[in-house]
Amino acid sequence: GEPSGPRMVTDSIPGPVSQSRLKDLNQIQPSQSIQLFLDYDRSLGNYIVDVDGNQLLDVYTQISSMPLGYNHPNLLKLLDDPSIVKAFINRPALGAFPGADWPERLSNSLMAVAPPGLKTITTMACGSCSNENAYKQIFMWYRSKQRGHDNFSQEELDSCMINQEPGSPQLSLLSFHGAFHGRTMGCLTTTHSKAIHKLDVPAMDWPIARFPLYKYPLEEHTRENQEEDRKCLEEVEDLIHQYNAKGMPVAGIVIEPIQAEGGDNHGSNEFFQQLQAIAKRNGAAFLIDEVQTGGGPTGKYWCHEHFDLPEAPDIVTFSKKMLTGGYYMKDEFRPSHGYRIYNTWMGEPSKIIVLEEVIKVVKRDNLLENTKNVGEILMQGIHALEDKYPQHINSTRGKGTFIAFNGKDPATRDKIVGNLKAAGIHSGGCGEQAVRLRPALIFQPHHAEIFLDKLETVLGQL
Ligand SMILES: Cc1ncc(COP(=O)(O)O)c(CNc2csc(C(=O)O)c2)c1O
Repeated sequence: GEPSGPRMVTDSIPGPVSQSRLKDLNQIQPSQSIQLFLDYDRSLGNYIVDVDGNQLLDVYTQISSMPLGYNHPNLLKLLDDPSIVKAFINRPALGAFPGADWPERLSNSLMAVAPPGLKTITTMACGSCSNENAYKQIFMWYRSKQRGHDNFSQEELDSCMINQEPGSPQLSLLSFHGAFHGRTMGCLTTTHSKAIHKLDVPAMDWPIARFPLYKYPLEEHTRENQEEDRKCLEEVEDLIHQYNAKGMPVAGIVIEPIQAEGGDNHGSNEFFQQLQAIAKRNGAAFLIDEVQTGGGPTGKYWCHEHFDLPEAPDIVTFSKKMLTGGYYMKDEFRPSHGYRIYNTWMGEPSKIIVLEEVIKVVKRDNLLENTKNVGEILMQGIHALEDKYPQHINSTRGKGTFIAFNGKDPATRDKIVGNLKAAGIHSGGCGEQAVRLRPALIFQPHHAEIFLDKLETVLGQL
């Protein structure tokens, strides 16, 4: 079974064995971002065991990307089925040669948890390539609407081959300061969370609006936060009119339901309802990026389900806890011809097979309910510590276990994350000064108690 609690056996992380592996790896590939080498044989449930034998309670699950923690018994059992082995070794070009079971596999996995109102799916491999292709889908949809058909003119056919208008249109997407949508070229133009992601890479001059930044506790700042919503929404509409007028029409608005890399910035239900209305009013698509929020951590499969939107978003992208990439979209976004949105793999059946089992476990063990319950324990516990140490932390916020709180300043946040790690808790930071929690869906109340106990110790020693 899982370790009974964290146990650190080396003075610091990475320990000596990790360091020696790092030297080997660095001979072969750039390794500046490596934190430690993990023992994937001994890590179990909510616990990381690293190659030095340190046991850490993982409240971040790598990059919020492991739905059921490590070595879940149901997933290990999957490979006892010989028919599955063939799906793992014969990787199909799914856009051309899917297996006979592919429609059923998709129905039993991704379509079983589709956001309400969205019935069409495109599978991909990661968050960036999902957003990248969803963006292209939006541009094709927008131009098709403008033209009224898809009988491309010879001028369009010729000009696009040399990246000129009208075939390569001057269109834009509106994104938000603090956003993270990926690091490939198109996504990177809509990503604004850290300079290190963007330096030296060309970017398009597309509109960037402010994402609402609220004062906490919310119930004590209702009026200011409503005013913040109003100002941000006004700026969105102004930018759309500006870019439409200057010949770079906004074809879509792209946004996370909670800005994660940007610092766990939350938007109100009203903000998102109004934003969807602005997109509709201006003929722009509305894409919600659920790569980090999707798959259950907010207590619903999709975070945007909390917003009571009058209709489904046009496109919802996903990856991480869904183990594969892709996006759901409204039927009107289906491309007119095949081969417009395409790549060799279009995702991977082996990941869909594992996802099908993950979804079964989530349903069987009622893990969305669990996430709500254990999230409440964490929220109450962190709020209590905020009351006890207001000089160190503030602005506790979250949905389900998708929780964050701010250090008084970036240095305090870094100390909290560093000292938690030394105490055997693997957490993470985001934005300027937030500490973020992204535990697996199997995180239990006793894990929350261990976390809160260690956090109290760390805060008491600051
Ligand atoms: C909301 C959202 N949208 C898209 C992406 C990109 O997904 P990947 O390309 O990394 O799979 C991410 C990926 N998250 C992420 C966390 S750290 C990181 C990095 O590249 O440093 C990436 C995301 O959080």
